[in-house]
This record gives sequence, structure tokens and C-alpha cells, in this order.
Amino acid sequence: MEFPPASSHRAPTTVRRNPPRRAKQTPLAAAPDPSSLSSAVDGITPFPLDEILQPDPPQIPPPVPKSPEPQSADSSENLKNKNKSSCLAVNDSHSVTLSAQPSLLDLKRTKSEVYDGFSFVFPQDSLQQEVYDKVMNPLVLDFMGGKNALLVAMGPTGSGKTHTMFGCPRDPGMLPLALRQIFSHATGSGDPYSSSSYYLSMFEIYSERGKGERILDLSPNGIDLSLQQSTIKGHQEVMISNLAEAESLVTCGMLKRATAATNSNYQSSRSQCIINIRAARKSVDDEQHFPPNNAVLTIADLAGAERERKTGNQGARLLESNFINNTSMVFGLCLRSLLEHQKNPKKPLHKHFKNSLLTRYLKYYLEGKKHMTLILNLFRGREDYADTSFLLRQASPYMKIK
Ligand SMILES: Nc1ncnc2c1ncn2[C@@H]1O[C@H](COP(=O)(O)OP(=O)(O)OP(=O)(O)O)[C@@H](O)[C@H]1O
Repeated sequence: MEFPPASSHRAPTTVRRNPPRRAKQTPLAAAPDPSSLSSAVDGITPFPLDEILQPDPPQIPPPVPKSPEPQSADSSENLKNKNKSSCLAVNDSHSVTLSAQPSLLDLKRTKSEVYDGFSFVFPQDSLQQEVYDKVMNPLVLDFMGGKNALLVAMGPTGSGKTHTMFGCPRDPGMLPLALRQIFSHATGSGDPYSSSSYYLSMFEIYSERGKGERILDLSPNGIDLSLQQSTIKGHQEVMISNLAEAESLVTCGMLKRATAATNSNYQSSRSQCIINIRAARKSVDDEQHFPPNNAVLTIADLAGAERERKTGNQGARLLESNFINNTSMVFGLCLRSLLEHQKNPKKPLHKHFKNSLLTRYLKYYLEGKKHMTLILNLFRGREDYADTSFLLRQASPYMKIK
């Protein structure tokens, strides 16, 4: 979902639905397949996030190759059964229908709501590259053209936000694909981009045992940071000269990021993670057509809202949940207020952003002063109806009851 600056007229939105949730995973599982760790894409340095994100990965069925389904006699029957077990259906590339389970008293009536106006809706078998081409590529081009850009992933815990943003070597996500694009331009001879220097910084916002929010630099030797107005103070910016350096830094940062096993996700993010890539373009000579600037590409992987009943969280995990849920709620309120304001400028923008560090940091985006794109990761199982409905209401530009 795109939230253009107030001055722009770009159409809103993006939804990415996730694959059906797998059965509860166990942290005790087989060792990673070494062949998967060494797999590289076309001579590009492998991005070892598999090792980081899945130190003890559960047995995961191999991804189903994307191929047209054979038209068998029972395929329409299968489809019907599938639809019965899911609450969300893709209508077209811009809208979805959410259906509540018919009530026991009135089995004939199924309440349906159509959520419309998304920039793109991706079916569950979409490839990362497809999402990248539609969602991330325009942001990277903006960034390389000197504009700031922000991509945020939001959705419930375990819905695939980290997977979408970071991916794995066989299936790289938005960040590694963006880095590849940036450095493939940067090394092009005679290319204006080759006169840019790139800097990477990475930090997380988290709350340890409910003791208030903290910001931690995820760079090597990173320390506690502070936020003044909407600016982070004291963080390290590391110059990145090539893809390998950038990937290595992100890998180190991800190793430091707070994660923990819950019943919903055996490696659940416990913090809001933000990565900034800054381009400092040098003005080479008077002929230079591109003025010096400091465009920043920001990627935010939010910790997913979670229900105590599902995660089984207790103690420290539960206190973290409260922080995560509070931040998700504040972020959602900011989004809703921005959407309402963009639809009808007479509606005031509420100052919800003041209520969490994350939203204070993203204030200018949440006030519509800078361009933001949102990826909404959703579950579609019947049992996920309440969460999915809540998120769609927060993030959808238009909704009508059928
Ligand atoms: N599209 C996908 N293809 C393959 N695996 C996926 C996909 N989406 C998610 N997964 C897997 O599902 C699990 C949960 O995903 P992930 O950790 O990305 O969720 P999350 O939304 O970031 O959760 P949390 O908010 O708890 O951090 C991971 O093991 C991930 O590899």
C-alpha cells in the first residue's frame, strides 16, 4: 500500500497474502541442508540469512513450483473446499473479499466485505521477484533518483514479514534484491550512479521485559541510541562499497536482532527493525546533472501483533508482546488517520505518532509528508478472520459490505 506525500497523486496500496499457515512448528528440528546454504543466484554472493533466520529450522516442505494447475474433474470441488476453509479471497489485483464464517443460527447468510483500492494484491503463490518488481523496484528507482523512500511490512506474527523483507538465499527478499539492484548500477561504467557512495545503518526498537522502549544500534559495536524529534542520535553509518560488504553487515545486524520462539513463529521478531541505506552523491564537476544529495531508502520490518492465546507467551515473552501490540496499535491508528485524511482533507490528522518510538521516528511518513509503501502480510484461514479483518480495516483505503 502506498502512502504518497500529500502533494503527490499516486494511487494507494499493496496487499501481500501469505501462504496458508503451516502446522505449529517445533524448534527442535533437523539441521539445515548444507546445499541450500551454498546456493547462490547467478554468481551473486549468497545471502546467508537462512543460517540467521533458521538456525534450527523445522522440516519445511519444499516450495511448490509455480505452474498452472492441471484441470482435473475435481478441481472445482477442491476450490470450493479451499474457499470454505479460508476467509479471504483475491478478487483482482486491487481488491480482496473477506468473508465471516456463517453463524450457526443463520447458515445461509455469510457476511462479506470487499476491501478495495490496493495498488497490488499478490496471491499466495507469488514470487518474491514479482513483489519486488511491483513494489520495491519503483522505490529503489526513486531512491537512486535522489528521493527518500520507505517500505514497511506489517501483519500478524508469523505471517511472513521478515521472509518478505529478507528472504533466504534461494528466495531473496526485498532488501537483498534492492542491494543487488543498487550495486549493479553503482558498478556500471560511465553511469551517474557510480559517483554515489552508500552508507548502511541498522537499528531495532524493543522493550526488554516491559521496561520502556529502547533503541539499539545493530551495527558492529553498536550501542544504545536515542531519538530526538524524529532523528536517531549516535548510530553508526557504515560505508558499503559493494554487495558483499552490504550483505555481510545486514547479516551481522540480523544476528543481533532480538528474536525468540513462540507458538506462532519459532523465530519471531521481538523488535521493530529499521535499515537505512543512504546515498551520498558527489558532485563531480559543473557538468554533473545530478546535484549532491542524501537520499535515504528505509526498510522497516515490524514485529507482528500477537494474541496471547495463540502464541502461548508468558513472562518476558508476554511483556514483549504488550510492547509489540502497543506499537502495532499505534502504527495502525496513524495509518488509519492518514488514510482518512487523504480521502477527506477536512478530517484532521491525529497525533497518534507521539505514542511510540517507532511512529515518532516515522512521523513524516505517517503525516504524509514523505512517500511510504506498505506491505500488508495476511493469513487467510477461517481462524484468522478477526486479525485479518482488523488489519484490513486499518490499512485499506476503501471498504464496502456485500
Ligand atoms: N512466502 C513464504 N514462503 C516460504 N516460507 C515463508 C513464506 N512466508 C513466511 N514463510 C516462513 O514462515 C515462517 C514465519 O515467517 P516470518 O518469520 O517471516 O514471519 P513474521 O511475520 O516476520 O513473524 P514475526 O512477526 O513473529 O517476526 C518462517 O519460517 C518463514 O520462513
